[in-house]
Amino acid sequence: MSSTVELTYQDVAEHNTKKDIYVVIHDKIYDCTQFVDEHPGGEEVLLDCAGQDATEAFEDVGHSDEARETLDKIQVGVLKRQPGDPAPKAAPPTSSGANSGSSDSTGVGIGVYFIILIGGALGYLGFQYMAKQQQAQQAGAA
Ligand code: HEM
Repeated sequence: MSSTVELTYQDVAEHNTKKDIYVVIHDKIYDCTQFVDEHPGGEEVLLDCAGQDATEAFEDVGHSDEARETLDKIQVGVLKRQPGDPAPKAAPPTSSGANSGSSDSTGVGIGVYFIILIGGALGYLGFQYMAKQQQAQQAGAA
């Protein structure tokens, strides 16, 4: 069912409670109210995106064709984009572990660099220490 009802982002934003959830995915508007309790990914993630653009969140999970078919059934309209509308919201971290690790935030990236840097520095100091020990041993043997 494809609908031509046009709603603005402001209209969608009003549907942001568990009893009344709209989300935007690829500029189409979906009414998830009936579906929220059945969502295999849990209601929490849908509530996080309620009244917002969930395109990125939806795609990040890598939903199946079956999930996309469900979308067709619950579409209520299309988004009339206006300048200044917020960008799609990224997927919130999920405890289910679905797709975990593939969408690291920059914070995690910097953390990893930091650990590598510390590791390198410790390795270098260790190497220097060993070299000094060896020198001392050789000097003692001579
Ligand atoms: C209204 C749109 C949505 C529909 C119709 C939908 C449908 C589904 C379906 C059918 C599944 C089962 C696996 C599959 O077939 O891919 C699923 C899983 C999942 N969904 Fe959605 N979903 C929607 C939106 C979202 C959003 C916005 C998120 C936000 C992150 C999300 C997160 C998840 C997660 C994390 C799983 C995996 C659950 C697991 O395997 O433990 N979904 N969804």
